[in-house]
Amino acid sequence: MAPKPHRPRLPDCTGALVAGGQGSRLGGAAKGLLRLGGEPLVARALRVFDGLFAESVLVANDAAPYAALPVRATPDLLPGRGAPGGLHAALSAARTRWVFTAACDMPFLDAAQIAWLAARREGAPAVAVVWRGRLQPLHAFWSTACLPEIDRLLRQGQPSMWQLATAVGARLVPEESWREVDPEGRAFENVNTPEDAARLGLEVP
Ligand SMILES: Nc1nc2c(ncn2[C@@H]2O[C@H](COP(=O)(O)OP(=O)(O)OP(=O)(O)O)[C@@H](O)[C@H]2O)c(=O)[nH]1
Repeated sequence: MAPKPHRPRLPDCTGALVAGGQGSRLGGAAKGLLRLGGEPLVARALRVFDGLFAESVLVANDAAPYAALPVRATPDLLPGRGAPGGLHAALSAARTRWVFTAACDMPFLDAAQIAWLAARREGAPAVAVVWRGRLQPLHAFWSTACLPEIDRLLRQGQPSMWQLATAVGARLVPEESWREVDPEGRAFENVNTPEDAARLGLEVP
């Protein structure tokens, strides 16, 4: 039988799973391998991405823990910069005009919510939600037009995600708008500690 054609909803966009962290608060665990309902978080995220994006990439210097996954892995080009370095690598690796970045430890990524955010990016270089006063840059769309400025800032120092978003002129979606699709901000949940894993019902492999 011929393989099913891949018809993503957002063909101008790459889904990037940022997975190069130390996981130090979880004893050095590869957080993307935590399981929800028996499925590793990265596998779940890639399933969501598959229906949405032209391609998925996994951004990590050490992709060995994720070797079994059918995804293109790419390293940080500027290592040691934390999540901003992951964003930089994702934009550098993308073959599309847009990148959606997600952390590898987000258990509740949702295709309809991501598509809702995508619909708010036109005319902006990037779009991210501000939830409870905090920018959510690892659940955000960034155009590859942002790359030169992000590259410049990362080569100069250690900018935060907030500084990068400000520098490129990201569009900020206020909390009250996001509540239309996600009243409790489930999309932004992520796992940092054993307590988070227990609270979110995750299994540690
Ligand atoms: N590619 C890349 N991803 C990173 C880097 N640092 C953090 N991340 C990812 O960014 C997301 C948020 O990271 P954090 O949870 O703040 O940090 P962490 O290193 O994973 O965990 P801690 O060591 O406990 O702070 C996670 O998906 C990490 O895997 C990095 O230097 N490069």
